[in-house]
Amino acid sequence: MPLVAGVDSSTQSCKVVIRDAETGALVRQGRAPHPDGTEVDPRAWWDALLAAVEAAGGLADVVAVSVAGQQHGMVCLDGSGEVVRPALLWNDTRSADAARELIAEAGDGEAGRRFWADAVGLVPVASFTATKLRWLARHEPEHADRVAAVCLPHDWLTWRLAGAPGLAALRTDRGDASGTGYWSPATGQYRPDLLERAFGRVVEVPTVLGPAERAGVLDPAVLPGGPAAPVGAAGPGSGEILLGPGTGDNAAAALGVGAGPGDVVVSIGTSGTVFAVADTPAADAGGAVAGFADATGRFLPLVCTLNAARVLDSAATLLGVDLDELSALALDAPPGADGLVMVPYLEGERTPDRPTATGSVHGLTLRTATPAHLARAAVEGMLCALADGLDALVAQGATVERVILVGGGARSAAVRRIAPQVFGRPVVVPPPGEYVADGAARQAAWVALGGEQPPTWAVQDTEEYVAEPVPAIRQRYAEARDHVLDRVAPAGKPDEVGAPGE
Ligand SMILES: Nc1ncnc2c1ncn2[C@@H]1O[C@H](COP(=O)(O)OP(=O)(O)O)[C@@H](O)[C@H]1O
Ligand SMILES: O=C(CO)[C@@H](O)[C@H](O)COP(=O)(O)O
Repeated sequence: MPLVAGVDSSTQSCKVVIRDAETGALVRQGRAPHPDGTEVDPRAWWDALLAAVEAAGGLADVVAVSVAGQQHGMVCLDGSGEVVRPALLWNDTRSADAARELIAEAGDGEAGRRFWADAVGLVPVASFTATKLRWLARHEPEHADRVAAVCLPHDWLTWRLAGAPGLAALRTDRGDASGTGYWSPATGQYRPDLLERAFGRVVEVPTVLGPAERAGVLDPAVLPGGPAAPVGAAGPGSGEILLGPGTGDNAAAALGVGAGPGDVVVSIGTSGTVFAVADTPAADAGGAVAGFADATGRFLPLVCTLNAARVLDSAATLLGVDLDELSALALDAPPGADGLVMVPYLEGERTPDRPTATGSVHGLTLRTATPAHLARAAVEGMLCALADGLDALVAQGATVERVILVGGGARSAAVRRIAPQVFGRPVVVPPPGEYVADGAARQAAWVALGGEQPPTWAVQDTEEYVAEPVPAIRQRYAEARDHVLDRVAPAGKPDEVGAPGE
């Protein structure tokens, strides 16, 4: 019974699962929180990873580990491998102007967008790493001058697990490389010209591994307590713990739920994502669909919103209730909340590209000014933004036979029951779980066991939620969604309009 570990280093926390490599049975798990904010010192992720590993009972008996992580975050290293500045995360919008510049430099209007979509499968927005590098070069030249290598959160954590063996040993995978803006999913090659265009020069980037290639071996000295004597058949017969290539968290979720043709996954975490596994790369010049690669050698067209589970957190805070009470309140109000609409741009928005937008509430009347109506409007607004994403995915050729709902927000009964009304189709919900970490574990098992395909793990029982579609919810949301105000600078900080997270 060889065991494998999967890590999910996501925005809000780090989760570790230990599973049986052959059957996928869950053996143990652990988690630890991440700091708040849209720029984070990567060392905090490392500390959380060690804490989560410890909570999961350690790694001494596993044969392989893979790390999945939040996508796009810019981790800059100097020549000696030290972190140059805190990482800018996927939800940090300060590079919105840099994104606009990069598009304009590539051509006027549609031509600039088409250039990027054809070159790397995506149109720059503040989330993508290339725009963050442009921001760094423009705003912090002293930091930019020190950068010798740039990598992503999961690349850096994998490298640390290997003992940080020099910049040339940095490794990544297709899934996460495809979110940088300087790697092409269509060709499988870096675009150093675009890296140079963004940053002003070329720096070291991680080698891109195939789906089940080894990234190295774990250095036991990096774990608490120092070197651990490997137990059992570590790294099949070698006594070593193998490191998988890892991947971005959404590609890992696809692997974790076993998404196949016709499946669209809707993940409600810090981000809201809607994605499908595809055989051909996407190149949407409209920019709604990012043409990522997946973790199996295929592709992962994906729409991402900046506002998902935290919309529910904020609504609960506003109403002074917990998440279960918020859910009960939302289900007390009628579908459509009698016309009350929440446009949930609390962190600005990425899809649509409104980095400085704020949220708004429309349709207040004496009748709709109740906690239940506001709770319902929050759930519906968040789901409407994702329904727009689903439409965008379909417009790019995705077929939808099944919608699978995952992520922390799927733990809300209101979300599960209202989603089919908003999406206009049933949704299936696997049991609450850590599907990103599971996908990473499945990749680790693939690396350890070999083979053309990842091991087949038992399919989880899913629950199906069916409801009569209520098109009026989306019609009303469509009337409201462009009527929002832009962010104002916090008092005394006039330069910070558009900076997130205050
Ligand atoms: N019962 C619940 N109802 C609504 N939201 C929930 C519930 N349980 C957890 N969440 C939310 O899920 C979010 C975390 O989800 P997760 O998928 O782990 O995020 P991430 O991967 O971005 O770190 C938190 O914002 C949390 O409030
Ligand atoms: O930017 C994206 C996808 O393009 C986000 O999905 C991040 O990958 C963060 O994910 P979560 O922490 O919300 O799971």
